[in-house]
Amino acid sequence: MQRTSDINVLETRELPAPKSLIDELPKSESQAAFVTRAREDIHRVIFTEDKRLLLIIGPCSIHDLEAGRDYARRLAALAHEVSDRIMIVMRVYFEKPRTTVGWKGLIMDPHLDGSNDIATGLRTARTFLREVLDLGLPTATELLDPITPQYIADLICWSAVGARTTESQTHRQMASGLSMPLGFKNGTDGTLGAAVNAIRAAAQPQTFLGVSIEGKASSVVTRGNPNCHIVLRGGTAGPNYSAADIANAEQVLTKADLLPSILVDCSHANSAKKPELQPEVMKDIVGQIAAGSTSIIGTMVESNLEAGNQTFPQPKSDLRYGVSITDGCIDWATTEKLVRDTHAALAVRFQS
Ligand SMILES: O=C[C@H](O)[C@H](O)COP(=O)(O)O
Ligand SMILES: C=C(OP(=O)(O)O)C(=O)O
Repeated sequence: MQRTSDINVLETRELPAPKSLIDELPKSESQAAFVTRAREDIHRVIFTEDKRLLLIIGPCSIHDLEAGRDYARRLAALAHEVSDRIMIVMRVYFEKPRTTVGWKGLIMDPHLDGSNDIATGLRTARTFLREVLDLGLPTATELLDPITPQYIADLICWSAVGARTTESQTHRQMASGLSMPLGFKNGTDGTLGAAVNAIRAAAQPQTFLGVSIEGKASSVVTRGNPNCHIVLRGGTAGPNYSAADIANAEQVLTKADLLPSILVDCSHANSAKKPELQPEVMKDIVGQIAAGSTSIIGTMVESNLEAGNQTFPQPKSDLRYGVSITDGCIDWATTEKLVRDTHAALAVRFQS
């Protein structure tokens, strides 16, 4: 008989069921309590009168656990210092969407050599997330593959659906079943329609094809996730964080019967992918907050131990410590100054 399927599939490698990985690397009671409390705190910042700024900050992607740990330890101390006005959540990004192709993150390729050992990637992700939580730092990630959450979502406090997937029905359905607050980025073209539709779709009950905790193909029935908001990240036409852009976003959200809760990504198209411009974007946003804006609930910054990024692939042994292998970042000294300056500038919001 003529072969009609799997013509382009070379191999199918079975993965451990989510339950077996979770049993192997379980969360402790204190980690579970911490995740629950952090999600509640994030919810309060996004949707209620909690005036603190939600700051999602950290490397564009984690590729070296030692450098990731080093970064997390420094961030935990800084987060503690500014916690009265800023709620810091660490970017712990393990899945990278690509414009065409490229390294897709530590879950997909944990050995950085194209061997794509996903089972090890999932194990590594769980291990690292638990370490970050133990430092008292809430975790943020982008959930890109709809099966990944079954393996790691219990350890995540906030998640994003990225600019390239906000319009995808699969991702909106996934979001409708997730347990944490979630930000939908505006599309890569900079328009807001897809993100607004995504927030509305994710709030509704949905039924979709997924994988059960036992690893069986399943029909997943969700309640709907009411804790979704928009993230402005700029687009092909340029940045979208100016006061006029924020006023426009408020109007679009209100017209769609959504709360005008806006998180601004200082990176990506809002800084023309020049990481060193992020402090300028942050300064503008904090200025808008000081001038009375209540709809800007948070910001996102891509930061690492060292500035910029490095070409990848290249031999692992030649990689520079603490430098991103995906998007460029600001370095640690700039990060500390940015966070402390932001903390000082936010004082006005807490007067009276
Ligand atoms: O934040 C990361 C990148 O902007 C995103 O993954 C796209 O990367 P690429 O355009 O280099 O593929
Ligand atoms: C990929 C990312 O962003 P965006 O979806 O906005 O490009 C990211 O934040 O890592």
